[in-house]
Amino acid sequence: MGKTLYQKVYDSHIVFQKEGELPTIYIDRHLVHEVTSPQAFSGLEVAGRKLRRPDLTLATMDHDISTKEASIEACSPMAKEQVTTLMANADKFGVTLFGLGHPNQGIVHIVGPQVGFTLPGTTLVCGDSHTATHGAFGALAFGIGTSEVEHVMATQTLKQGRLKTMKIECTGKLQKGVYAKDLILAIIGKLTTAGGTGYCVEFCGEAVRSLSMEGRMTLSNMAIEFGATAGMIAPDETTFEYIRGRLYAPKGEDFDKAVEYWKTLKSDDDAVFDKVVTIDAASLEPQVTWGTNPGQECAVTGTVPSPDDFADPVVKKSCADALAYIDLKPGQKLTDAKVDYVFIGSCTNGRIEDFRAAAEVIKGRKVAPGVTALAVPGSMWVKAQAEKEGLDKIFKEAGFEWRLPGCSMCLAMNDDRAPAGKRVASTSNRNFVGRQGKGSRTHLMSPATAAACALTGHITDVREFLK
Ligand SMILES: CC(C)[C@H](C(=O)O)[C@@H](O)C(=O)O
Ligand code: SF4
Repeated sequence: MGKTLYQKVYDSHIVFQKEGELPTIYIDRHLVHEVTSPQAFSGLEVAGRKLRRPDLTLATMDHDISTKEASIEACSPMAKEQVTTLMANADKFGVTLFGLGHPNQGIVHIVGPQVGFTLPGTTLVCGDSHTATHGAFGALAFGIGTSEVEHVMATQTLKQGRLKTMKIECTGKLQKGVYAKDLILAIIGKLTTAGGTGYCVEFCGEAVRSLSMEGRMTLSNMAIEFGATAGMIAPDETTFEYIRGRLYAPKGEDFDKAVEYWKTLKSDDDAVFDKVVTIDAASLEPQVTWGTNPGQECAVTGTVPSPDDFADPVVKKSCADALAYIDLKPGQKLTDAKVDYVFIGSCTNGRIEDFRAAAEVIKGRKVAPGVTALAVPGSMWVKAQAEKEGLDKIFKEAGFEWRLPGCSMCLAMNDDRAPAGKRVASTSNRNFVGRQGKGSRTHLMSPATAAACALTGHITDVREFLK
């Protein structure tokens, strides 16, 4: 019997296996940020251990830094401590750090691929749940807890059980105005937030093949939002061309050899998945969340559901609770919901193509009165590239704030927060209660849809602007 892509990568990384114990796998790449690394580094120090492979470890700062000023002084006291601790640890343990102001600094899941640290067929971990992002390259990538971070630092290995496999086949091509973000929201809506628990999913089909690497990363990024541990995509020419020439990517003959190997990284025709799901991507409309988890979503043209639409008492209650928090009424048109804040950024949608897509919508237009709109590039490279293309001017002239890279309003851990009772059109990945600020209300959507919301001041079908 053939193997799935996941099984190929997993099996090739087992270094130790004992009857009755979880296998130990080798970890090729370890990404580090300021929030989940301090205890791990101090654990190493207390135990008198060295960092086993500084050359396979890469650090950046993103979660709680200021997006107004690239300075430690602009951070909150807690952020200041985390940031300075990371600087000291990077120094002590010999880790490359893309710190504040560095041309490669940015959100950890944007930086890894951008510098060619993320490669097909590797195992990649980070103390962060959205590590699944890197699966878009055919890497086995998943988030780990702080004690596991320490384990990887000390041994470059991890105990990791075998996952179940799910194939998510996305048929047809996405229509104009419909993006990878809409596809992944629709997938989560269909599977629910627990539908992927215990699985490594593989996204495939024509809609996935025709996505750029950036779109593929948006898909894999949100695999965790339906409970999957990892979300992989088989590498192809699009992947190889994206990697070619990047800072840490293999060069010359080594690159050609790597590509030969990478070409074998796909599920065999006779591989058997534990579960297969099909999504008709061609018929999808732009999607928006209406509730307080990413699976509570529907087409932007839809209406808010009623708790009575659901038979399961748990789902019924979760719908009622979500509507009470988000202040929407059953049967109300989603496009009637007024928007106070717009956030374009995060590791889901903070890449250059995201800013190009949003700029296409807002070019020559103005943000609606009363709306606060933030454009936060995911990395210094994205920012520089956007500025080279004149996108920053388009955003600023429309009335957006053009910020420095960081996680920003994706999570209320830094100074970028939405006040209680305010509604945010957001390109991030989580719409949990209080996620963007205590009492704030989040609607997840694509960058183009968020841009359209900024212009009208309410939830909007972006296709009206793309005619
Ligand atoms: C702070 C960090 C541990 C957290 C995560 O693991 O996902 C954050 O990135 C998030 O998106 O909520
Ligand atoms: S952008 Fe948001 S989801 Fe991504 S790593 Fe930062 S906080 Fe987590």
